[in-house]
Amino acid sequence: MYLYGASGHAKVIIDILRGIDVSVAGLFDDNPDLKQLSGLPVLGKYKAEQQLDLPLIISIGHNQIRQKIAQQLKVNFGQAIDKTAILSPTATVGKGTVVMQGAILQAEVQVGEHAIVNTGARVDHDCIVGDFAHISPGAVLCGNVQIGEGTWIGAGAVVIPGVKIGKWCKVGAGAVVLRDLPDHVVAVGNPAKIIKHC
Ligand SMILES: CC(=O)SCCNC(=O)CCNC(=O)[C@H](O)C(C)(C)COP(=O)(O)OP(=O)(O)OC[C@H]1O[C@@H](n2cnc3c(N)ncnc32)[C@H](O)[C@@H]1OP(=O)(O)O
Repeated sequence: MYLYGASGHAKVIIDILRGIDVSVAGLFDDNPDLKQLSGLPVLGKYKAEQQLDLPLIISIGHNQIRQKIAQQLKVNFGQAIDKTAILSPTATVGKGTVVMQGAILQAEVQVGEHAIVNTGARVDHDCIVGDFAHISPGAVLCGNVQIGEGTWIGAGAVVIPGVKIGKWCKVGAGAVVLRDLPDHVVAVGNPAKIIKHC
């Protein structure tokens, strides 16, 4: 596997891959001063149309940046699913997506491409998580929740059953979302209220 982005997020992905015996050949990063991360070589800037002999994961936590890079790269994308994550046999996870330590994906969950299901997040039955979304550590999506493309659910947030959250939203850490949210809004608190557009 290659990684794109020598970040703190990459360190976690490296741990996940090491835990499932997938070796990482190195990381691409635009910062010329970075030479290694977690004992792995930083290979410098990725050159457009560079052919890769291994799949790649974009190891950048920012959803919009991850999307921009994914649209530019013409490579085979891999996945990282931690060995301590619990996935229903009927859950599906798209290419480029990372499922971290202790995350749970219940029956018929669908997680899109280049998404992040972070440490200990719980995604219950029949949820749909869009491409480039991020479910932060300890967040809970109850059954039948839908999360739009690029939406960021903050740490420890709870979304009650059947709620639909639009695209490119930000839900604050600790929020409790009781009602549907439209695209491009920031919502915080319990009960979650929209405070601005984004
Ligand atoms: C491994 C990892 O670390 S994964 C990353 C996990 N990270 C997170 O979960 C962080 C989630 N992000 C947040 O909660 C952020 O505060 C956001 C995205 C909701 C809002 O960020 P910003 O757009 O920068 O908003 P800003 O900080 O200006 O706050 C705006 C208002 O909302 C309030 N607010 C912000 N976040 C929250 C929150 N989580 N709960 C309640 N109120 C909040 C602020 O106090 C502020 O109120 P005020 O105007 O009365 O002073």
